[in-house]
Amino acid sequence: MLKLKTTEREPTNHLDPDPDPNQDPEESTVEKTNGMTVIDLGNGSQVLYTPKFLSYQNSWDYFHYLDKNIPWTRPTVCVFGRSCIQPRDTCYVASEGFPDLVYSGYQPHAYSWDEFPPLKEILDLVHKALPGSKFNSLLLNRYKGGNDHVGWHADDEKLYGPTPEIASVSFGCERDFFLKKKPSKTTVHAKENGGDPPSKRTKKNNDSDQRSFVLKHGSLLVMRGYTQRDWVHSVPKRVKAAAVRINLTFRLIC
Ligand SMILES: O=C(O)CCC(=O)C(=O)O
Ligand SMILES: [Fe+2]
Repeated sequence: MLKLKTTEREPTNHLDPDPDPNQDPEESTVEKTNGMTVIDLGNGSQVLYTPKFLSYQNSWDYFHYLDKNIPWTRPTVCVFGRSCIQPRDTCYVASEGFPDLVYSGYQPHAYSWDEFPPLKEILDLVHKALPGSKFNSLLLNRYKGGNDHVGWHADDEKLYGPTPEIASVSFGCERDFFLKKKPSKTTVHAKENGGDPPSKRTKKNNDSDQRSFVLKHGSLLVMRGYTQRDWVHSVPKRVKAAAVRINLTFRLIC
């Protein structure tokens, strides 16, 4: 999963939580219903964001439960052929009988949902918010401070199928979440290539190829469609983010 790269620059297209109603609808890719903002990234990729998915107090109750009761580990993973300690704590929960998750050469132990009843409660609430969804696995992350992060990657493991829906619930310290379009390769034909054989050219990204969110305590962010095929995401280091953040990403193993 984790193809770590350093950030070249920060995405500038920060999501306005209250888009300007006078904005030209032709240009708008943002729609709002029931506190949920739907952002159309184009080409069949979508992001949904609900800042107040869970109440403030319930979110703190979940935070304290998870911080204390989840068997967090900080595994050694392999990135670009090099072993390193994953820069955040993690844990994995999955229903029985599905293929094992393996990312960056690491296979987490799959805990059972029954061991953590509050996770089942949150799962039910996510299912209610996203009619038709049926998640059966969960990757948990704990960022203990601003140095903890996740680098650019896509959750495009085969076990999630071609168009994975990933629902991410955040607790505690607010952190930036960036999305960046993968560079698309365009074929340069022989004529345009000075008569040389056709070659591949990487198209330069522009501002519409980047999005950023501040993931609030108790928020829900959903990536769906072709977001994992066409985009990468990250939670970068933030020196000033001293407090702990816990994030749950619900996924469906097909
Ligand atoms: O912490 C987050 O918001 C994102 C985590 C993530 O991208 C992942 O676990 O794959
Ligand atoms: Fe991810």
